[in-house]
Amino acid sequence: MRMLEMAVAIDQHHGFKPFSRSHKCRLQSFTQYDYNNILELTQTNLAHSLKQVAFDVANIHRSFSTPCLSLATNVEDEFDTKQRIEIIGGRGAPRVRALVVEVAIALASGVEPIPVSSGLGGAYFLPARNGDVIAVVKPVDEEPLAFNNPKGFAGLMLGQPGFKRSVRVGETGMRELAAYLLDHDGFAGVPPTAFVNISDVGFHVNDTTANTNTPYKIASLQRFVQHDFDSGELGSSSFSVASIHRIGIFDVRLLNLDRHAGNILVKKHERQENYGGEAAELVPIDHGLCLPEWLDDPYFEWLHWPQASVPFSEPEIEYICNLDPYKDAEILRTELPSLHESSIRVLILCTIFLKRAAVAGLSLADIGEMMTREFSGGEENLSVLETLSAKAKETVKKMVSDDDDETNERREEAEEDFEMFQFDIGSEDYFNDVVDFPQPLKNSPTNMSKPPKIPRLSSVKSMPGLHDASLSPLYEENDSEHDESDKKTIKENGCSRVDENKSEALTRSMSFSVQNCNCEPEGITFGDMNESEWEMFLEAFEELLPQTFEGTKGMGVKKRLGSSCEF
Ligand SMILES: Nc1ncnc2c1ncn2[C@@H]1O[C@H](COP(=O)(O)OP(=O)(O)OP(=O)(O)O)[C@@H](O)[C@H]1O
Repeated sequence: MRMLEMAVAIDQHHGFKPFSRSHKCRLQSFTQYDYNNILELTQTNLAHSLKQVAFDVANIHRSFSTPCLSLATNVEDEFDTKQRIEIIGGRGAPRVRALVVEVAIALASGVEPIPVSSGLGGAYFLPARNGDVIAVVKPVDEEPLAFNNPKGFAGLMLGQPGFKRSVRVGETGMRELAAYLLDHDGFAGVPPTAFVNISDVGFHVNDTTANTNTPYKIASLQRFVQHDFDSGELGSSSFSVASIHRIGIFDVRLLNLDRHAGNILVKKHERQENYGGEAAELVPIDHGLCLPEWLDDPYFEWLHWPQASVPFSEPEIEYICNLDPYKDAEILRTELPSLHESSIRVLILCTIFLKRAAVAGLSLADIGEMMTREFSGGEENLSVLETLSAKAKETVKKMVSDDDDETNERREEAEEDFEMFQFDIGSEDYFNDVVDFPQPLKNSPTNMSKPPKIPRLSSVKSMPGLHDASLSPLYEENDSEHDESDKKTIKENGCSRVDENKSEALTRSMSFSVQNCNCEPEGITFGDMNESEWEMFLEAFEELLPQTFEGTKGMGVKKRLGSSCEF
């Protein structure tokens, strides 16, 4: 009832005539309400009736800036003040706060999570007080293979190679957030997602006596989307070209390894203009297996759908052209400091590949085909993208070794010159001679640091917020700020710290151990190149593209469609 009062007060403030028809509609959708309005109201002191609301708004406001969302209320008897939810990642992303406030209220009112039976990982629907499901929570320690997985796929510690070896156990949750952060302007329609620390309100633990158990869990939190089907339950002919292209473009950028039919929810719409058939809105979910640490084999369900072979529209080309992989990389480095640089480089490469391919006139199907490995004669062959990347890496290797040879030659010459110089120093001609000392080469490859290894995790500290040191010289500079024990951990792990403040919450909360893990890449990786080599690699890669695209145009269509194409 107090929620209703609050809604009425807010809506009056926004000019709704209380309990008019339009206002009733408004109230029905109150759960969708942008709770920022509540904060606004508090500040303008309009909230006479809000004094009675079911939680302390001021406290929530304070909590956002801390950013812990405390649920202290004025009515302790009605609400459980112990339940907490803390945003670890995605605080500034659109509609995330509103989602978290709703969940906080739900937790405080004592709702229990409902385990989701489908999927391999532990996932829970969180209902609001009125029973409507508002969010999906996926704790990282319940991911497939993680130690608290409730579906019989447990056994590994966080940080070990996961179900897909290029994504470590415990690291799918942060990728759910990465996907949301990269879905600019809601282009693909990824539901609002956050990375949170949430009270354990009945989530699963396999061994209740284990010292890895905590009263809270790190989890991804996603807005629940009402839907009628998943795309596997409906023929793809019901889907518009644009809706499939939007998801496809997104999957290509993030190299999604897991776009199966169940991960596309379908909201049925009434018949719409511009579409031949029954239109349906597609909502992509489950992005835990995006952004692998190396070029792994993606799975694109849409690759088999005829719409993927329709050329991109002008607005789609424009969207693709406006993508900026370096800005995207910065977003991830800032918001998710624990995401490995090798994964960020996968994003950069795939985005460049998409941009260049789209401009060259390739279709989504062509592009997806080139990224996917092919099975023939019982063998798995490298994808076109992998082959290109391998070639470009070879080029870099050759350039570096040529430069090394040149530098060695010059060094030898210098040594000889120096000997001559020492020899000549006593001679008569000494002061008349101009001695030509070899100068160090500018940007000489020998000045580059040794190619880094993929980061190895050996302690809980290494997981959140620690990166591969040699990939990020910038981060190394911060090391002086940290205490000796931190340095020791960093040194032992071959990692350096990115941003302690950003990752502190996560670090603090992860009291279970992260397994020492040697994740040797099983594919083309980009984490083994230093900055200069990476730049050289991208140049070499881009140079290879035009020729490759020439022979590829329409390949996707021919392979999959044969002659007919109906949708
Ligand atoms: N945002 C959402 N809105 C509505 N339903 C959702 C949402 N996210 C997940 N679900 C439901 O929960 C189920 C399990 O979620 P999800 O597929 O993300 O879990 P998973 O364990 O990672 O699955 P998988 O084994 O397929 O990778 C989905 O099949 C879907 O029915």
